[in-house]
Formats: sequence, C-alpha cells, structure tokens
Amino acid sequence: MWSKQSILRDIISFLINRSQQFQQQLEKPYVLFASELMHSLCWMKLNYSKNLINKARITSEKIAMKTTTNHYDVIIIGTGASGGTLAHRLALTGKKILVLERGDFLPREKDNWSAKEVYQKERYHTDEDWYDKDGKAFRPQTGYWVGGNTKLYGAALLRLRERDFEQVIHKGGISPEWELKYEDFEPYYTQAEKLYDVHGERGKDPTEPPCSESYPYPAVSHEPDMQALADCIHKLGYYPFHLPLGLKLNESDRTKSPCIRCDTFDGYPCLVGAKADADVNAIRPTREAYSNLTLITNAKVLQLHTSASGREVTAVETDVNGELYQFSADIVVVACGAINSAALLLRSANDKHPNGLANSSDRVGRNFMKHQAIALLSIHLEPNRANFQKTIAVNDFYWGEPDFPYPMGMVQNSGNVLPDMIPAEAPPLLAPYVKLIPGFELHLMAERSVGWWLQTEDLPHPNNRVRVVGDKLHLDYTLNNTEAADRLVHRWTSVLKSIERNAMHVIPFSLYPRNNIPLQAVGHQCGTCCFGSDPKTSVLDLNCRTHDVDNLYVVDGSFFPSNSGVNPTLTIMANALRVGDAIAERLMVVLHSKENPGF
Ligand SMILES: Cc1cc2nc3c(=O)[nH]c(=O)nc-3n(C[C@H](O)[C@H](O)[C@H](O)COP(=O)(O)OP(=O)(O)OC[C@H]3O[C@@H](n4cnc5c(N)ncnc54)[C@H](O)[C@@H]3O)c2cc1C
Repeated sequence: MWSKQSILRDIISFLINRSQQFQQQLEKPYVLFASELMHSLCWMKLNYSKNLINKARITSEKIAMKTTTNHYDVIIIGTGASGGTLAHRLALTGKKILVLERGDFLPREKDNWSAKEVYQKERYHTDEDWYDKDGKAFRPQTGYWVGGNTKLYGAALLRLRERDFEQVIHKGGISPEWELKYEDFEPYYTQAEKLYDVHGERGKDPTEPPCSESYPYPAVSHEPDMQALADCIHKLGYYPFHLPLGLKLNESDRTKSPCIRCDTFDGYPCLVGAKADADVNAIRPTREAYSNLTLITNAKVLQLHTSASGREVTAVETDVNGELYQFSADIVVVACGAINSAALLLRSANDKHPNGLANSSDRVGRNFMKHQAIALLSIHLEPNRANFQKTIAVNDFYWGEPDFPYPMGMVQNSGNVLPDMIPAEAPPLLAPYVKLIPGFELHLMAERSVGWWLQTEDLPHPNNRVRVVGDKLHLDYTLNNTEAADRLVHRWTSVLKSIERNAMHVIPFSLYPRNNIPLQAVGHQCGTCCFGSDPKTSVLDLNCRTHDVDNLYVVDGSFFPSNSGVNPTLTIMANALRVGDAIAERLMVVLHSKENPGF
C-alpha cells in the first residue's frame, strides 16, 4: 500500500515534470493544461480525499503559473489616487512601466447617476466580506476600478495644515509629528492641484497654509440658496469658504464645461467624465501619450515573492482574468489603498519575512485610521433649490475654541440629499419613519435638506489594524478621540440653530438627523505602513521605500503617520508625485551607471 505522503510525492513530481513540458510550450492555454492534468489525475485512479486533490490542484496552478519573459523597469500595483498619479509622473521618464489593476474601467451607464443603484444597491462597491474586530462580516464601501476610489469620491481636495505635520495634543491623545514638513510637500501640492483641476479661492479658509500659487481654477460658486446659507453663517462671525473641488467646470462659458453641476457628485461616478479622478486625469491621458506604459486590468496581485536573501521583490504573482502570471521589475510599487496594501504585504510573508513582507517593525497593518465622520442634515422649511450643493466648508473649529483648546475638525457640505439616498443612509432618528410609513414623503424631506459632513481626526493606535487570517481580511478598529467629534457636532448644531430663521427657514427646533459613519465607510483609510527614518518604528523610509526590501515602495495613504482633520486625497496625490521624483531619480542613476560604469 502507498502511504499518503508517497502518493503526494509522486503527484508533485508528475506535476513538476508535466509543468516543465508546459513551460516549453508556453503558449498552450493554461485551461487546457489544467483540464489535461485533472484527466491525468483521474487516469491514475488514485483514491484521495477531496482535500488532497484540491491541494494538488493548487500546487499545479502555482507550477503552471505563466512567467512572462517581459521584465519592466517599474511595476505599479493599483490605479487610484496614488498609483494613477505615480504612473502619470513616471511615464515621463520613458521607462518601461507596467500598471496592474484588479478592477476594470468603470462602465459608463445611466446607473452612474441613479441614487437607488449607487446608494441602495451599492452597484460600484466590491461584494467582498471583510471582518470587524468581533469577527463580524461586513461589506466595505470600496470600489475596485481603474481610478480606484477616486471614481466615486467627493473630490474635496485640501492640503494638510502646517501644524498637522507637527505633534498635536488632542483631547483623546497625541497626533504624532511627521518627519517631513509642510514645506516638503508644498511644491507637490501645487502640482497635484494642477493635475486634478482644483477649483478654490485662496485666503478665505482661516486655517489655510501658505501656498506658492493660486488655485488653478476659480472656486465653484455657491448657488443662491447656498450663498444665502454661507452669508448667514458668516453673519454669525464664522468664515465659511468655498470647498476646494477637483472637477472640470467652466462657469464663465458653460458651453465649454464638461461639468453640468448635477446633483449626483459625491459618492457617484461621473457619467460625463467631469470629475477629476485618477482614471480621467491621470491614467487615460498617460496611456494615450506614452507607449512605455502598459496597463493590465482585471489583474489582481496575490503575492509578492522575494529573492532568497529577502532583499528584493523578484516576482509579482498576479491573477489576470483567472490565469496566474508572474511579472518582474527593478522597482515594485504597491498602491492598493492603505488597507489592501497592508493586506498584500501580510499575505506575502515568507521565510525571510515571517510576519509579512517588510514587516520587521511589526507595524504593517497597524495604526489604521479613517476619520470619525458624521453625516448630518439640517432641514429647512423651504426647498433648497441648489443643483450642486457641495460648496461650503467651515474650518473655524479645526483647532478648537477657547473653552475646548483641542482640535475638533472640519465641516463641509456632503452633497445633495436625494430621496433614494435616504433609505440607505437613514440616520437613526429617521429610520423608524422610513421603515414604518409606506411612501414616507422622502422627497419632501430630501428637497428641504442641506447635507453636512463633519470630520474629526482619529489618532493612530497599534491595535487599530489590518490583519489577514487565512484568506480573510480583518479590520480591527475602535473609535478614539470621540469627545472632540461630539464637541464638533454640538458646536455645529448650535451654529445651525443660530441661523436667522427667516433668512434660511431652518426648522426652528433641534432636529438634526445624523449618522455616525460606520466602519464600512473606509474611504479615508490611511496609516497602515507609516513612513519615518527609524526602521524599528516605521515600515517605509521618507521616500516611501520599505526599510526591509530594497526595490519595494508603498505610495498610498498607508504612509500617513497621522490623519489630520482634512480629507486625505490631495496629500496622497502630492506624495505620489514626490515619491515619483525620488523613483525617477533612482532610475536615472541606475541608467547612468549602466551607460557609464565609472559613474
Ligand atoms: C464615497 C467616497 C467619497 C470620498 N470623498 C473624498 C473627498 O471628497 N476628498 C478626499 O480627499 N477623499 C475622498 N475619498 C477618499 C479617496 O477616494 C481616497 O483617499 C483615495 O482614493 C485613496 O487613493 P489610493 O490610491 O490610496 O487608493 P484607491 O483609490 O482605493 O486605489 C487603490 C487601487 O488599487 C487597486 N487594488 C487594490 N488591491 C489590488 C490588488 N491586490 N491588485 C491590483 N490592484 C489592486 C484597486 O482596485 C484600486 O484601483 C472618498 C472616498 C469615497 C469612497
């Protein structure tokens, strides 16, 4: 009788043998090979448990993985705010660049603008399950598309404040200092604002950092009802300003304006391509202009393999439309979003990196942050007639106030509230009406609402983390710094209550339905591979190269040591441009030294 081990050994050697033949006929479709293999296994009439056959099948898949002969100068994994921006920058070098994106181009269809499809059915979100700290499954509100989450984002593109780069004492703890400062990012913020068509007005935001140039485009104007509201807020002694937005709007000549100022902006893909996202503004124009850039969609990177020393990534194992491929490059850049990037590194553990790739500091996945966000409605007696309502921002409480000298965060419009969004987003106060009253007049409420998004910094904590257990992704997260967020809600509702009633017809009682944005909303994810100069306390060096693996970089929001109170994406884009320059320099030095060995 054969033992299980000897049977397995025979199968493995058969598979290796067969795969060597397979390597010789590289063009032979893998599916054919796999089915041939399964037939052969049957022919061998081996009576295994299902489990054993499955193991053998997985082994055969790995052996049969296609190793492309193509080697690239750079591989970028992900096409969102970070990967898309980096691809745009590095294409200029003329180097051979491969971009791997697990999603496809987001379809242009009427459903792009359907609140029912987008908010109730979550048409553009992944249907993956992730798991919270109690092991409860949830469906993350994240999308896998060319352009990543910028396809759905609200495009509020703000710079961090100068003080955000310093250590800041919060009511709930400490927001750590960044080793690079605002001045290091300033030129890249300016470039990112140009690349992403940011519309804004300098000098109106009381916390604005110094800027070397004005915004590339004028601020998005307030429509009359929003202007009236901004005026009322200003009369109370505050400084509302125009929310800086990335879009393609020409208000002086609407015939030349791709943006039509519609009511489906924040959270929706743009059907007319007028949102400045990483697909429209970075990937598409770069692909058109530069033949040295190759994009492969539906290409999900599963694992990164290293050399025996563990010092270089030698292969990027990728599932392309169900087939396994290995790609290689001199430099590999991970830009999968802070959660998926950490997960990819953790999944790439090997003998030299037993706790996950580049994780000698044990920081990969830790210090995950996402903002404390609260969506709040003010309900008015008169309809709000503005088509495009996401224009007001208020930073008067950003650093706190005299009797609460701690940062509280930022207030901004959340975009239009549409009837079909309410069932999906129903705040606790409204949920019973929405559920119990058939035909509850949602449209009456929606058209009389102004949506507000209140956002407070959450602080890095090592136990707030991404973990990978088997093939499951766990997101352990406990809110912190909550007193500051409560204070902001309290303060903002008191402002709304003080607004002259006859001016804006704010309903004269304290009904401000609100939703604490749950864990599922991971849009502002950051912090899982923070940067710094000490390999013991950081995953990445100051150029976002991993301390442990020489040719591996991570460029998404993972690098944030702290989260600040403003939206993260302009900083992610600016950083991608900054890191792009560092990588370009490294590539040029290598090029130069090859051409000129004495260099
Ligand atoms: C509804 C919504 C509204 C938002 N509004 C704003 C806003 O107004 N302002 C703001 O600053 N921010 C906003 N954000 C956040 C913003 O979208 C993110 O900060 C930004 O997209 C992050 O960029 P990224 O490159 O790190 O990740 P992403 O944009 O998520 O890109 C990651 C990419 O990697 C790909 N990928 C992941 N895993 C793999 C893999 N294994 N193999 C290959 N590819 C992979 C993904 O498909 C994706 O394309 C919003 C987010 C959401 C969801």
